[in-house]
Amino acid sequence: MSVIYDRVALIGLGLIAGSMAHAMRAGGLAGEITGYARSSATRDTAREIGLCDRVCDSAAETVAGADLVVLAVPVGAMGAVMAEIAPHLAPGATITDVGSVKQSVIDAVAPHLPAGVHFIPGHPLAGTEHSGPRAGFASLFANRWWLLTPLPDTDPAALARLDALITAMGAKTDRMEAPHHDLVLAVTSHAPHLIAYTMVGVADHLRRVSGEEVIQYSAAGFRDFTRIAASDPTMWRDVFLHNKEATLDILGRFTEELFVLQRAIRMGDGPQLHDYFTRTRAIRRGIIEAGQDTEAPDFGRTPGARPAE
Ligand SMILES: NC(=O)c1ccc[n+]([C@@H]2O[C@H](COP(=O)([O-])OP(=O)(O)OC[C@H]3O[C@@H](n4cnc5c(N)ncnc54)[C@H](O)[C@@H]3O)[C@@H](O)[C@H]2O)c1
Ligand SMILES: O=C(O)C(=O)C[C@]1(C(=O)O)C=C[C@@H](O)C=C1
Repeated sequence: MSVIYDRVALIGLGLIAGSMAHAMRAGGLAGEITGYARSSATRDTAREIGLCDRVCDSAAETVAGADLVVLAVPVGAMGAVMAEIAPHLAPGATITDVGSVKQSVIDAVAPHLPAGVHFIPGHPLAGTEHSGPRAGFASLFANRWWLLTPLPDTDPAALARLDALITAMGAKTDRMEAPHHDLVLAVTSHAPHLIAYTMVGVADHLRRVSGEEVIQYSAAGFRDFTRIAASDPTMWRDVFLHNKEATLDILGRFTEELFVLQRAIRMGDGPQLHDYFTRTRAIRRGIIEAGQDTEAPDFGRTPGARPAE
């Protein structure tokens, strides 16, 4: 592959920026990659592992001369970072972000944009529960969606170039309006994380009264929740504070459905529980058949591989 941007600046050097650095290097997609993180310990680690060509000690130095700047910090920090780098951006540069919430990032970043700079908000639907400069890996984005929420006046050439970089890193792109993105992600990512945090919190409270059994006998379902609930506290605090309405809307619906199931259990309504679980199983199969769970076994894709009903 060939160079798509001569100089890419990464602000924030965690899981997502680190994975971008690895993927861009693996594909020879950037002439030079510069990087900056707020904490000197993170910058030192990034230097030690050679994450970027240059790790700078200021955001201003990092973005100077860059034709692509990636904001890869928690969503609550995007506005302040943008205000800091704005005077140092090269004319014609593209700014993108990778935040898990889109409308609040647009609201925070847009007021600081200098004329002639292109802002194209984005969100890779790929991640792990790990964070920090050592967490990234080149294949994180392979075959995953990367949603772009361009503003109405976005320059088509700048958009096509960013799209080319993202697809060259292995992801599939799609476009959405920011408010719709935030609602979709509230269902598919934000509320599920809150539910996982809550379930593990319940077990933690229980563990305090019933000893170590919760950990010792943790079943696979609970262990899956603990993986999600190990995700970065700063990142997720910011997601919930910045996608408040959509998350609360989905959690309201969740609570209603929970009451329905709670009542079915109390009433001994087996058919209702069975019908409900049959519908949810179909969603899981749809995800696997669409190739969206790469770690899942081959159930449903190869005839005969499906487990017994
Ligand atoms: N982790 C995921 O699964 C995932 C997936 C998709 C998108 N995202 C989004 O990507 C962004 C980065 O997430 P991550 O998982 O890479 O986080 P991370 O915790 O691994 O890294 C965040 C980086 O930002 C730096 N940072 C924090 N505040 C800063 C500031 N004010 N100035 C400069 N640097 C600062 C930290 O030092 C760290 O290097 C977040 O907005 C998150 O919502 C995360
Ligand atoms: O796989 C995980 O650990 C994730 O939680 C990744 C995940 C998600 O799928 O919900 C988390 C937040 C994002 O903004 C995008 C991806």
